This record gives sequence, structure tokens and C-alpha cells, in this order.
Amino acid sequence: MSDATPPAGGFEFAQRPVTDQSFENALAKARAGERLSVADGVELITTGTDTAGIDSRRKELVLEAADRRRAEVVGEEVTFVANLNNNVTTACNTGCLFCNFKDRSEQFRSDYQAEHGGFTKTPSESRDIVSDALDRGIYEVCSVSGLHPALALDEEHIEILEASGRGDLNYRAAGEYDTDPGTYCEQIRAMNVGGVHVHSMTPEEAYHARRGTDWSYEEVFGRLKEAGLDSVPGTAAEILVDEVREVICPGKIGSAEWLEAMEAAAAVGLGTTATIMYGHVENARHRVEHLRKVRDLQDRTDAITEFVPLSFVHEETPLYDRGMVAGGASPAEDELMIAVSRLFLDNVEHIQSSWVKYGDSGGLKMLTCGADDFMGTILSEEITKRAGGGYGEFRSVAEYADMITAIGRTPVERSTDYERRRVVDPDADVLGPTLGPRADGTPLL
Ligand SMILES: C[S@@+](CC[C@H](N)C(=O)[O-])C[C@H]1O[C@@H](n2cnc3c(N)ncnc32)[C@H](O)[C@@H]1O
Ligand SMILES: Nc1c(NC[C@H](O)[C@H](O)[C@H](O)CO)[nH]c(=O)[nH]c1=O
Ligand SMILES: N[C@@H](Cc1ccc(O)cc1)C(=O)O
Ligand code: SF4
Repeated sequence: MSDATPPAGGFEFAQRPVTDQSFENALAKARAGERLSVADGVELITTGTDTAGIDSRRKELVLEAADRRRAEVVGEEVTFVANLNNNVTTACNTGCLFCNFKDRSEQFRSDYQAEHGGFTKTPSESRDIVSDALDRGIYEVCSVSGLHPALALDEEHIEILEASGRGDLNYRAAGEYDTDPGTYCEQIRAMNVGGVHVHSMTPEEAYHARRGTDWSYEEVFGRLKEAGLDSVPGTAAEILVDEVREVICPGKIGSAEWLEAMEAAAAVGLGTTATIMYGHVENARHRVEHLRKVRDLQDRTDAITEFVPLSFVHEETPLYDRGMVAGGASPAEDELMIAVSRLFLDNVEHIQSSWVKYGDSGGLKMLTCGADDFMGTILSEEITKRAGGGYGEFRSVAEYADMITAIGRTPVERSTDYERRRVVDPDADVLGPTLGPRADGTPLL
């Protein structure tokens, strides 16, 4: 990247939101439940490429079609999971320009003197944190982390990295750091306590867990599954179009490798989710190309339980600091992202409304635009908070019950894979989770 700051929105991309479809035809196909083309999706998400900006009357028609589709596919239940976020480390040198979660890994070395705000947890610390949350009733631990140079898949991987002598593998021995994160398999084993569901290892982390080896992604996910991994978060997806990745995360794996990793996770029998992180430098065509790649992946795997649109939080990020974006998505763009995800992804049952990104009232609005899942209790949140997000770090079962009944829908506690469900009685005297291995209905908070 040169020093010259490109104007916000002024990127010269090869892919442009132009189509030979009309908004009316695309809407008719969506209403009829026909599979949408990329051109259809672009027409719907832009409310027509024939006019500039978002047309509010057309927008309402798209949202209505998506809400109706949601009702046909999943009915009136709104689900949430009792879960805990446990991020293991913020050390990461990948340098994604939308991310303020990371801290430069040099700062974590024992020979580094100055203070820094990052953290690394040992496997035993992770185990204690998960075990405490399990006592409080969680069903799932969701764990995503920076790519700490000392993290390797397992002992065999450490031996390979130590022996390689290559300087380009983003590896340093754990002994050089203040805190030893252990290996990925040790962290998973540690978090796999008392029957909790372990949701961890994004494609980017899986890439880190095989660097410098000739292991396939199947091999890596197979060993992680053996260690207790239950399902894989489909983050690191960002926008699955390489001309966008080159701008916002040039150090990350490409789109094809992300898809390869996800397919491998599915091949060894792990469930997955998929995400899109939108509202930065990309255009409408990129958003819809992303949806097409996710839909094709789901046709091949049938492993994606939910799709999670993550609206870019801009305040404290390099993209914003450097003037590469003027802000994030508008509420109208958020609504259309959710609605077109519901209409385009005809093979993914659940669309998540993330309260971390949209807040409570924004999140409830998304539940009327095609979304049917309202995320989880999480208990701790670092990624959005560090990027400048202000919607807090947890929601209780009682808050979920209040919010969901306020919009006339039915609150349902779910398992990660949506197989187990419990309708929550909003009038009960005490409201707590019941699906977790140690849950007994006592409030989480
Ligand atoms: C912070 S990373 C942690 C896991 C791992 N390092 C990786 O990249 O997969 C997880 C995800 O957080 C999301 N994220 C990071 N910064 C964000 C921001 N400012 N706004 C919205 N989402 C963000 C991105 O989608 C990213 O893939
Ligand atoms: N489990 C989910 C989360 N967890 C919070 C994330 O870890 C993260 O801090 C944030 O989303 C960064 O992009 N967030 C979701 O949006 N959806 C989940 O299901
Ligand atoms: N892992 C994502 C959020 C997320 C987690 C799990 C999911 O299944 C979906 C989204 C993050 O940290 O940003
Ligand atoms: S998004 Fe993930 S890989 Fe990228 S800098 Fe942040 S923590 Fe590192």
C-alpha cells in the first residue's frame, strides 16, 4: 500500500455492480422461490442498478419477501445459544486492515519491556474459564484467536517447524514468550471439558496449524476433531473475492483456500457456519459473489448450519484511520444484506442477526428482514469492542426472552447445531439456560 490515501469508496475494482437484469424480474423470482443468479442478487441488494442509492419503497418489498421466506423455512421461532467466547491470544502479525483485535507478537516476547494491552492464555487458563462458564450453564465455547507465532497444531508440528530452518513460517518457540499458549490440540483438549460443545479453528487458524507441512486440511481438522473439536466457525471469510482481500487483508489466505479448508472440515464430519464481513471497501457485486460462493459450498457440503452477516465496525481500525473507508454500512444496507442472504442462500436454513454488530433494536429489526437466529450469550467480547463497537459483551436468557417476545416471536434456546431446542417460557419466575451439560435453569448472569 502506498502512502497516498485512496479516497473512501474510490477503489478501482474489476468487478462492478452492473447487470442486465431488472429489479422487478429479480423480485418476482425471489417471491416465487426460484434460485437467484448473481445479477438477481445485485438488483435486490442495490434496490435496482437503474437508480443511484437505495430506494426505500423497493427496499421494503425486498425485506417483505425475505421475511415471508423466513416464515416459510423456519416459522416464528427465534433461536439463541448459551455460549462463551474464549479468545486464546491477541498476538497476530497477519495485519488485516479491518482488525483492531490483534497485537504485534514481538510485544509478547520475554525480552520486550514496554506494557501492552494484549493477552495470551495457557491451556490450563482456558480450561478454568470454560469450566466456570459450564457451571453457569453454557452449551458451547466459541474460540477464535490471533495467529500467535508459537502456536502449532501439536508436538509433531512443533518438531517440523523447529527442524525446518525456514525463516518465512511465522514461527518462534514458545520459550521466547512470557506466556506459552500450548498447541492448538492442547487448547482444544483443555476447552473440551465436561461435554461442552467446542466451536473453534477458523480456516485462517487451520492454515496456521499446517504451515510448513504437507498436511492436508483434512489431516489437520481430523487431528483437531480427535482432540475434541465439534464444529468450525466460518469467519476469516470477510469478502470471498480476491481483489477485495488484497486491499483489506493481503496477509490472509485467498478465497479458494478458505473454501478448501471449509470443505475439509465438512469432509471429516465437522459442522460449520459461514460469515460475510461487509460494509468497508467492497461493492454490491462483491457481496453477492460472496453469497454465490457460500451457496455453492453448501451445495457440496451441506454442513453450514447458519450464515452470519458481520457488519464492519470501523471506528478504531486501520481502514478508517487511513481514510480508506468513510464508515461502515448504513442501517438500510444492513437490512438488505440480511434480506438478500435469506433469499439467495436457499440451502442454508438459518440466518443470524448478530447483536454484537447491530445492537438490540437493530438486531430485532433484522429478525423481521429474514433473520431467525439471535446469536448467543457470549459472556465476553474482545473483537468488536476493540474495533470501537459499543453493544456490550453478553445477553442473558431473560433479556433474550423479553426482546424476542416483544416482537411477537417465540424465544428458543438451541444447541450449536440447532438439533436440540427448548422453547423458553417468558413468564417463568427464573430464566436460565437448560441445554448445557451442567445447566439447570439458573440464570447465567
Ligand atoms: C478477529 S478474527 C480472529 C480469528 C482469526 N484470527 C481469523 O482471522 O480467522 C475473527 C473475525 O472477526 C471479524 N472482525 C475483525 N475485525 C472486525 C471489525 N472491525 N468489524 C467486524 N468484524 C470484524 C472478521 O470477520 C474476522 O474474520
Ligand atoms: N459466537 C458469535 C459471535 N461471537 C463474537 C465474536 O467472537 C466476535 O467478537 C465478533 O463477532 C467479531 O466479528 N459473534 C457473532 O457475531 N456471532 C456469533 O455466533
Ligand atoms: N467467530 C466470529 C464470530 C462468529 C463466531 C461463530 C460463528 O459461528 C459465527 C460467527 C468472530 O469471532 O468474529
Ligand atoms: S482478523 Fe484474525 S488474522 Fe486478521 S489480524 Fe485480526 S486476528 Fe489476525
